[in-house]
Amino acid sequence: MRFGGLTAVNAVSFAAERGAITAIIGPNGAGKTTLFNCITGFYRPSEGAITLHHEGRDTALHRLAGHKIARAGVARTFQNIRLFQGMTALENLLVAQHNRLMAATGFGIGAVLGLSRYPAAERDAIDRARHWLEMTALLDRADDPAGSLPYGAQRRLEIARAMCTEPALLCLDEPAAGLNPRESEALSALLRSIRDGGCSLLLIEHDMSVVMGISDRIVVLDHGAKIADAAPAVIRADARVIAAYLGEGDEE
Ligand SMILES: Nc1ncnc2c1ncn2[C@@H]1O[C@H](COP(=O)(O)OP(=O)(O)OP(=O)(O)O)[C@@H](O)[C@H]1O
Repeated sequence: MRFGGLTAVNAVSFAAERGAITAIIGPNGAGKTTLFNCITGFYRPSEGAITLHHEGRDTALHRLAGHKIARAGVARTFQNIRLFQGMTALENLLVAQHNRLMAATGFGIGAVLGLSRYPAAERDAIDRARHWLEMTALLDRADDPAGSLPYGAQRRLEIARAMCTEPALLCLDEPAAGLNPRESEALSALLRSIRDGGCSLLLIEHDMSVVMGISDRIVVLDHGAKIADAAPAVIRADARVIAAYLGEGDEE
């Protein structure tokens, strides 16, 4: 991915395996968020290919618009919380399912005509939302405005919202940022349970206790290039990775 003369992500190649947690780490400015933006359609890569293998199909994500990437099975959360603050927690999760609900009901025509599919689809959407509220320990806050929830709860709600789209791949941009150690531990447990449910996870995270604790594989970027790609125990002892992080410490 190039921005004018700057190559932000340079020939980075890796696989996020099905049903695994793959972390992307690296010093500030390494290109992590740019990579996410390419995968999720916010940027169109200048060169290269990004392929989603899902339900027996290969989808070329680098050719699709953002909303089509979401429909193909890729969900994401952001570094900054992006919830509808005035809507309740439950409503936020229903909005996330709007497209599916519309499709299930003939884009609203079924609802207007009172066809029986609409209430069933709506019930399913509410059940799915309640399931993810329960998974994220937010069921008792279902009817509270999202904006009134504590910070850590809002972060969990964002994950619940992404999961309501039933993605094949969930991309999380710094989900542990701003969480206290107890909340980070609960987050790790949540992400493990999402993985164990069969969803693949791609994780950008600076909190090394979270990364080392839950990742099946870690990809390390530095100055836009991949410098390592291995299991946590190997990454921890990799001289290039240590040097990249030490270099960052020196600059700061
Ligand atoms: N839209 C853009 N236009 C120009 N340059 C950009 C753009 N987005 C990112 N960059 C540059 O690309 C490089 C990689 O940035 P990126 O935000 O992807 O790094 P990062 O690894 O996510 O960093 P951090 O850990 O600080 O979030 C940086 O040099 C950044 O300035």
